[in-house]
Amino acid sequence: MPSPSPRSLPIPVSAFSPPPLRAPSMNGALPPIVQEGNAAVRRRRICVLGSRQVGKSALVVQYVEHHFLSKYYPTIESTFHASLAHRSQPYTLEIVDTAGQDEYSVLASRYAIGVHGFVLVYSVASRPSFEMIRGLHDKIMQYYGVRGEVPCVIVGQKQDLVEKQLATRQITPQEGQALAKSIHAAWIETSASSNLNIDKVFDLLLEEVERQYSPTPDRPQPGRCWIM
Ligand SMILES: Nc1nc2c(ncn2[C@@H]2O[C@H](COP(=O)(O)OP(=O)(O)OP(=O)(O)O)[C@@H](O)[C@H]2O)c(=O)[nH]1
Repeated sequence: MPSPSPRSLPIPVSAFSPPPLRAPSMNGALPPIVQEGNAAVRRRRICVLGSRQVGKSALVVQYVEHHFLSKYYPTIESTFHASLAHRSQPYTLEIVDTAGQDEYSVLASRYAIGVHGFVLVYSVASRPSFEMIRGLHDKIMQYYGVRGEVPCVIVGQKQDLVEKQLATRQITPQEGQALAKSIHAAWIETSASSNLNIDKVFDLLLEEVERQYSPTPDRPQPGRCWIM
């Protein structure tokens, strides 16, 4: 894995002090948003979770560094920083790319507590990776409490494989959308290889994060699925 680099602005790592940790027993509440330094910039911590080899690292590297990781190197853990404007609001993101999980993996508390939003990745060509998503969401909810809604985007990766008929589609868009609806998440299909919808993953997630943290009557309910 190449060393992470900022997307546009150089951001000191120290700028990303996490939101205060919240004990798992404090059900129902999301971590507080902490504004530090330049109050105009909102800092958000994002965790990318999913089975092995679904393309988590490729997705994050395409977003942050604008190139495709064509070789597979198993991830241990990598943190990337990105700057962007969303709805004219500047953000800095700390994106944690995790090692692929399986059904027996224990979700480390650092991947849940103090995280503002989650990208849950499956491959559209792998049903087992899709079936992992609900379990991962359950594990997140063990930290956040069953009453809460946690900002999540479900991502069906490797769309190019089915588009180019290099693999059989195992998950339809309708299945992806239905799962997302059932866990109050957004949903989108992407390809890191052809750079399809990669930026939209993070736009959708910021919509979810801001909707959770600051719901207001004038804020439109986000479109939760991206129509392809
Ligand atoms: N065709 C295609 N291949 C992809 C895509 N994204 C990733 N890959 C390939 O799939 C393999 C795994 O990609 P990674 O990004 O390393 O997967 P990961 O989920 O981070 O894997 P772990 O480190 O095991 O968690 C690599 O060979 C990538 O080149 C994609 O959008 N399309």
